[in-house]
Amino acid sequence: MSQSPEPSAGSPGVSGGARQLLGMKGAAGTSNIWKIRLQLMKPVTWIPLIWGVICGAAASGNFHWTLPEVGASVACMLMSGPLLAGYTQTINDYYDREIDAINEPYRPIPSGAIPLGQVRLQIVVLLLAGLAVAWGLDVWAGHSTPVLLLLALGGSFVSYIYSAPPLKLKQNGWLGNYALGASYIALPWWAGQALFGQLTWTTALLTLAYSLAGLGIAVVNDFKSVEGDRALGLQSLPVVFGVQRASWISAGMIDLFQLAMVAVLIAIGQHFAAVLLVLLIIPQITFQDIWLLRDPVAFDVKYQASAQPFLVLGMLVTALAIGHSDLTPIAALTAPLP
Ligand SMILES: C/C(=C\COP(=O)(O)OP(=O)(O)O)CCC[C@H](C)CCC[C@H](C)CCCC(C)C
Repeated sequence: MSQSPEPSAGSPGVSGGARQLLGMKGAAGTSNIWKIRLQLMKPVTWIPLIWGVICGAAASGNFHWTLPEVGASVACMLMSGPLLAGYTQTINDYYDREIDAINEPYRPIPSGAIPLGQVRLQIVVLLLAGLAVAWGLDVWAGHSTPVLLLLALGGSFVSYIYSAPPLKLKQNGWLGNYALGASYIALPWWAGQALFGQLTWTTALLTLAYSLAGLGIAVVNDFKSVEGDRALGLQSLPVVFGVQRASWISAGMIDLFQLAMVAVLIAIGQHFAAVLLVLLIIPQITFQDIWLLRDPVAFDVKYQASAQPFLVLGMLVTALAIGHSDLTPIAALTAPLP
């Protein structure tokens, strides 16, 4: 059960062993089954989910730094990141094993590092654990409708149809990437907001619009696998539009829908947050100019590493502003009367 290392490097400055544990490109080989399991769960992809929960808690306008609430938020992050994102990534690698044999043959499944039965067991355990934690959080929050459990069920269903046939949403560049963007931005936000406050239709729709910027980010993930995607008939945006035009679509979506949030912040009277968000969009446009639009195949990882922190900070700024605005029931109730 040996696993061959990936020949090409991922992001600089991270050792092969660390990449292996984080599930990043450029991982070193290992025969330790627990390290391989962790690699399948791709810890590096948990971060946006965990961050989304923080944004949701901020947008609830009702998070307090008390031990029970910090504990509940950590449990919600555990559910969203290690358990459900871990489940998502494992199921994705399971159903992608043929395409990965072309694009990334060093991954645990195509390299034969872990038997398929063990992968199936991992999928079931992670899913059940994620659903159990979601249900426990509903009990803790005293929800009459088990919102967290419903979100977790919805998210795991989307994960399944994203990767598994017959739907395999990832085959369609628009649908698949929107499912990915919405699941990474809107779903954990909704979970955090529902856990501490109340999820409203307005914030639900706003986060779905924000997720269109997530679609743009998801496209960046497709540049590395154009060859294999084309060979297997996957309609990713770089395959359909070509690498250069897809990079413009990606950058356009990322910028346009963040700017749409700036407009929303202005409309709800959160002017300081609107200015901050603009200041956070500017470096992203700069990195698009020097990395993404120049050579997205060579610089995809560099672009993500440089621009992503600004995008996620912008999400937090937006969430905090929403949490302090009339869009949030609690903030609206406690706002001074005119
Ligand atoms: C598997 C995912 C991306 C990888 O896609 P792809 O195969 O194109 O790329 P690689 O070649 O790099 O493997 C992510 C898919 C996300 C999915 C649609 C939904 C995720 C759901 C959440 C984890 C559920 C969270 C629910 C919670 C917050 C209530």
